[in-house]
Amino acid sequence: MTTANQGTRVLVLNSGSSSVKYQLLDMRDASRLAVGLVERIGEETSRLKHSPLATGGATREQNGPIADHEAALKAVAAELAVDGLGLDSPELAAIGHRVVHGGLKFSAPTVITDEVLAEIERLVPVAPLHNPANITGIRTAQALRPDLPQVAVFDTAFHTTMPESAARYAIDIETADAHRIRRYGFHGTSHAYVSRETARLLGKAPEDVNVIVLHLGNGASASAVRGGRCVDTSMGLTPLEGLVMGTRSGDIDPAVTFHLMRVAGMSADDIDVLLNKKSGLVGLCGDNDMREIRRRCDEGDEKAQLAFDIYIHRLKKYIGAYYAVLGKVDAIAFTAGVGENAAPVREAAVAGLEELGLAVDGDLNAVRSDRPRLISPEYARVAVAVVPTDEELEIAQQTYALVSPALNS
Ligand SMILES: Nc1ncnc2c1ncn2[C@@H]1O[C@H](COP(=O)(O)OP(=O)(O)O)[C@@H](O)[C@H]1O
Ligand SMILES: CC(=O)OP(=O)(O)O
Ligand SMILES: [Mg+2]
Repeated sequence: MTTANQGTRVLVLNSGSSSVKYQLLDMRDASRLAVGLVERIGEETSRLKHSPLATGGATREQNGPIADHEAALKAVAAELAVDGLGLDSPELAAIGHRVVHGGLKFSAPTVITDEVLAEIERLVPVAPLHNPANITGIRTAQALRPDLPQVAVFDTAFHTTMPESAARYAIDIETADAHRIRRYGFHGTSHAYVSRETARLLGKAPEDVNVIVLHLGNGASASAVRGGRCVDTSMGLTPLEGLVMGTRSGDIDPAVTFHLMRVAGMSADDIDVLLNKKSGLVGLCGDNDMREIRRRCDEGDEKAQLAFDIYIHRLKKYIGAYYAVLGKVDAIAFTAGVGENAAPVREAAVAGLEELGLAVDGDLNAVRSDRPRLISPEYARVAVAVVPTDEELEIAQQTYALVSPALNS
């Protein structure tokens, strides 16, 4: 069993399907001592980018193949050690892990035991791109520091407040219950953080505002947050439902799957790969990076323009749907890689919605910044905001709150 120590640092690991984002934080003032990213794990062109903020040293880059998540984590540990911030440090209080699927069991951050790990493993079939990477991250970190508390912070946790009317699919209720089929939702750490930060930007308490959060990264999801609690979100049993994403289809008629089985002879696994990895923006136009898609659109590329239009159409439908779910909306917040950086996406998503009190100011929308900011004109009834997400900070805070003896005495 792990024991809490006197350390004040938390290492956060956000392991994705082909990347690991990480931060080492000092929780006394939530300052970042080191941040980094390993990309394209499993490919020839892997890259590790490490910034030792504590020493003020330059960002270091390693290029070359990193075979798997275990190798990635060991490379991260070695980089941290270069600056005297290694995993052997007595200052380290815990390691916090993003875990994508927590199923029904986990609605709060949880110290990882063998039983917890077994449950995360049981959920692999409903988060096939994510939970395996999270498990490797946990196992590797446990091997490096067996004495340290490892904490899981679940993407699904923030969505456990959804009412049954939003969380259930309209399918045979006994079949659904027998197989725990329901809408869980994901990116919850980001939706929680961004909805709170949006309230702060408006100068209000989270309990007093209704926010639609649009988390637009490679994976993308929308949520409707009433008074700080999630009441609906666009991802479902798995992170496949909802918005058009980089490589995932989002919403489709479920009959498409059995139609493909019958007429195209595809297996369940073939269709899983099709919808999760070969659909969305990449399936429509060959690119999943919004920067490249916008560049092609500006050159008059019709395929890229169609992909962009389908992406925006779906986004607009969810804005309308969550407007209706909430009844009254105080703010719409754009976040994650696309939401924070792609001004044309924000402009197009809100275009034509003036009757709903929604508008974007062209000059404000063009501003580039890593600070939360309003992009709506003063006259607009609903605030439109860009609010950078910080899943790592949120995970660090939840992890430290659980393990810190000072906070728990
Ligand atoms: N300057 C930019 N303009 C448009 N899109 C961008 C820009 N920078 C990043 N992105 C988009 O952000 C995506 C990655 O977002 P991110 O939130 O980091 O995703 P994830 O956490 O799912 O890997 C990229 O695929 C790219 O489409
Ligand atoms: C749940 C999910 O889709 O995560 P990501 O955006 O990191 O792929
Ligand atoms: Mg992400």
